[in-house]
Amino acid sequence: MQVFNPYDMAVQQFELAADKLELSEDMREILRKPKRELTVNFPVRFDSGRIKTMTGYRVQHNVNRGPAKGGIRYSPDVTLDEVKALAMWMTWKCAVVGIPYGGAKGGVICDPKDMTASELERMTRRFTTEISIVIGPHSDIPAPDVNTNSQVMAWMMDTYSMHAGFSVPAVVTGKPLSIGGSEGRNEATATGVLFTTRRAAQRIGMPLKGARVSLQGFGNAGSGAARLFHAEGCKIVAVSDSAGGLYNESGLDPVAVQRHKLVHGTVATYPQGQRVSIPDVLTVPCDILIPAATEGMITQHNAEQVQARIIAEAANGPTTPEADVILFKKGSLVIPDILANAGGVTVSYFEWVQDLQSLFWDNTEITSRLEVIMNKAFDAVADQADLYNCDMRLGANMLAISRVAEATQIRGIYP
Ligand SMILES: NC(=O)C1=CN([C@@H]2O[C@H](COP(=O)(O)OP(=O)(O)OC[C@H]3O[C@@H](n4cnc5c(N)ncnc54)[C@H](OP(=O)(O)O)[C@@H]3O)[C@@H](O)[C@H]2O)C=CC1
Ligand SMILES: O=C(O)CCC(=O)C(=O)O
Repeated sequence: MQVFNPYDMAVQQFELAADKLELSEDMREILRKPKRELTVNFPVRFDSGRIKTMTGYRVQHNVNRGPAKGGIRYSPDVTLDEVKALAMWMTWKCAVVGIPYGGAKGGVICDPKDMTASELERMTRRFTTEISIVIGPHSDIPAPDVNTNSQVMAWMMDTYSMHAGFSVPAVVTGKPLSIGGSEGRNEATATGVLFTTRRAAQRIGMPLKGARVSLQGFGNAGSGAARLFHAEGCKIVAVSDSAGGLYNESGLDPVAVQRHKLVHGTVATYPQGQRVSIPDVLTVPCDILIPAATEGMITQHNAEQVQARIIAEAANGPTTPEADVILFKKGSLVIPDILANAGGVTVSYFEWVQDLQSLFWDNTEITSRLEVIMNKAFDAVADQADLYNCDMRLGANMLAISRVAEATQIRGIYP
């Protein structure tokens, strides 16, 4: 069986859009590969007293539209190819919503669930030191991703600042409010998913009130989306995390489910519902499906069984190109990751701007600015897809790649 490789998938998506744009081979040659790939092996002392050498990565895909931007992931499954794919998707994401950044991503191979808080802090501080040769408030600005959060960002900001000799809040985003974080960043990814889904629902004439929603992943993006869609009047019929899934056709209360997860470690054992497998949540009867876990979940093997009319990709890379073809044929509307989950990086951009000017905005200002950007990007992508009679992923990639190519062309290539 072929092993799933996210970078191969990202390149495949890129080539599809490049073909449609009739992009020159020279430009493809530049945009296909990341600009920088840093691998670091660094020692971390565990609480037992033993030292373990950890491996981490920071990849900058493209910086022609601005500094590199993208999250840091902690997981046993992190690979260089995964980080390269995620960095490329960040480039297209920032371009599709029109914020002045290039794309980057980072990760450390580790199992954070098996580490204590002090082990995590030591690992984060040493990793930050190792990648400090490439990150900075004007060069490359990390943020949270899978298994990292505002506390990890605070340690990163503090470590970078210790080396600088003064506080550099703009070196990372997704920080706690008390050290230069932004209102709205915590729920920004989920808010962007809601804004784009509202737009999609209007387009196909589906009322959100009463719509059945199934979610895969119940972390920052997934649990936030569950709460916001529930508040919008949707019925949350299925949820899942890495331990399993839960289905209840009468609807779940996401706040109660979250409380249960805090105590018991998983949503799967919440008593009011029927246990299902993780892949099952993708194919249960629902109107809106929100994949909010990791890559390669909707494939040619299960795409036909997906029942949702709208698939709003909170996760990066949840759908393979083969599955895209099946979903488009079926008439499912996929709001692609680089658009659906771009609320996170957009509010990160607001955080960075606020940090650089040391002047902070309130939540109303953040949310209304975010809504304007997300709606504008959604409409541009939907129009592009209509124009070319293609799915929204191809439309979004075409828009994004043409913007990055234009910036690359106009800056010129050093002879
Ligand atoms: N945080 C952000 O701002 C942004 C995140 N994203 C993307 O959203 C997705 C989720 O990120 P985020 O919510 O931040 O991460 P979190 O670590 O907060 O949550 C991840 C969730 O996915 C679950 N999960 C992990 N692996 C699997 C698996 N193999 N099968 C099923 N469930 C799994 C986790 O389970 P458990 O709870 O058991 O660990 C957890 O519930 C990622 O693709 C990320 O890149 C995109 C844009 C911004
Ligand atoms: O907020 C950011 O800078 C990036 C978040 C992220 O990693 C993502 O959008 O995938």
